[in-house]
Amino acid sequence: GVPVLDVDPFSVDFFADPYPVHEQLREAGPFVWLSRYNIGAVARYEHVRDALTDWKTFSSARGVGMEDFVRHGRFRLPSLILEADPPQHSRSRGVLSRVLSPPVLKGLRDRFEVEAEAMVEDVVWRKRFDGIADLAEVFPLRVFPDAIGMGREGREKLLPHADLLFNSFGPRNELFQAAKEKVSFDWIEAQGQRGNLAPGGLGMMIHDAADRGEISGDEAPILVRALLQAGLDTTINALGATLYCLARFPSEFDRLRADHKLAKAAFEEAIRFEAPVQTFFRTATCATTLGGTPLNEGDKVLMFLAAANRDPRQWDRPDVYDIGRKTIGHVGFGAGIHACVGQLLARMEGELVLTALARRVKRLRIAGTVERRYNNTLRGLASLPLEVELA
Ligand code: HEM
Ligand SMILES: O=C(O)c1ccc(C2CC2)cc1
Repeated sequence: GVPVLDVDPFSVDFFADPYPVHEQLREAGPFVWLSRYNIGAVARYEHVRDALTDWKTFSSARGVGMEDFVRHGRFRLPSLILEADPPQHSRSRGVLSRVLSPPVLKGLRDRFEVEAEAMVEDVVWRKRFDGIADLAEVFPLRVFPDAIGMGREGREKLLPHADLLFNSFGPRNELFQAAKEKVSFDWIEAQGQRGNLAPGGLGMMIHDAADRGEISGDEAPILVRALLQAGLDTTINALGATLYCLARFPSEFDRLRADHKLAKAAFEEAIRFEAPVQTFFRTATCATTLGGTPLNEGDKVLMFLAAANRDPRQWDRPDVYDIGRKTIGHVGFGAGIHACVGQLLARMEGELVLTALARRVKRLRIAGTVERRYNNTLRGLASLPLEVELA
């Protein structure tokens, strides 16, 4: 029969150290049933990829969180890209992949580079600083809302909103309830209106696509919301994860110092190793099998991206942070038709911050208590006290 586990993959205890449970899930079988939430789960690389790439059988349109949009009332407007299947997904994806394409990013690169160098300059002379509050959170907040063309007002709401959104993919537990007290979805949806966006920004480019008839006028604000929801807290946690890895694996920081071109690889390997986005769900659209296990239409399947990224069946020395590793195929950005459409922008941010850091810093050391930030979907730190020696 199907292995049944009563683990709780949305508890603070689990988030504090998920790796033993990831191992338990992978070893229990290709497919396990989580009795606590009455959901199926896959943790081995092969079957996570199966669910990610077979979008017809494992749909995103019924929500990529635990909540099934068909069965429950909706607590927010669904995303027109993340929570859509083709053909609707294809139209949204066509617009966003152009908005986040290499030529557009090339136009942002110089400004991002200047900001990355200025920020690193501002912080490293202090010798002691917090890698999250003074670096990982500062850079994306400094460059991303401006790149979108967002108004100046209310930017302090972006992170509490992201906390609510990413908690909302999990169960209605206390993490979700606490986040729900702080913000509502009305504000973020208003930010996507044409009147709140600066000309020339990525947000206005989405409205331009609506003017060209590629999407409808009322879809544009929700696609702007997608960028605002997906594009900030993810890169913050990925930058934080990279600093955390480089501080714990000093040999890898030395490799980066010796060859700054490894900055992108250091960022990518941290996304494999730490997986800022830990999990997502799919919903079975028909009677099917996954990992050799029969599933019914409507069954929710939890995909442990973080466990797949450390599956010894797929990776050698999976628990080692190695910036020379071939990371191709990792699922930290997902895979298949919903694979992260913002990954080029994320990589550019990582590359520029880490290159600036490698230029100015000779040694990086953890100098105090590391504190974890808890969320149902995002893995990241609340505080990373660092001490640096200047180059
Ligand atoms: C290191 C930072 C990031 C990580 C780890 C990350 C991770 C992911 C993952 C795992 C997915 C797949 C979701 C699924 O399969 O259901 C995804 C999709 C997506 N991401 Fe990212 N992301 C990052 C940065 C960004 C940025 C910077 C943007 C936009 C500026 C963005 C926009 C999106 C959007 C719109 C989707 C939905 C794509 C689709 O459904 O076709 N992400 N991301
Ligand atoms: O379309 C959206 O609103 C959206 C929200 C969050 C994400 C996470 C995975 C990065 C992606 C898309």
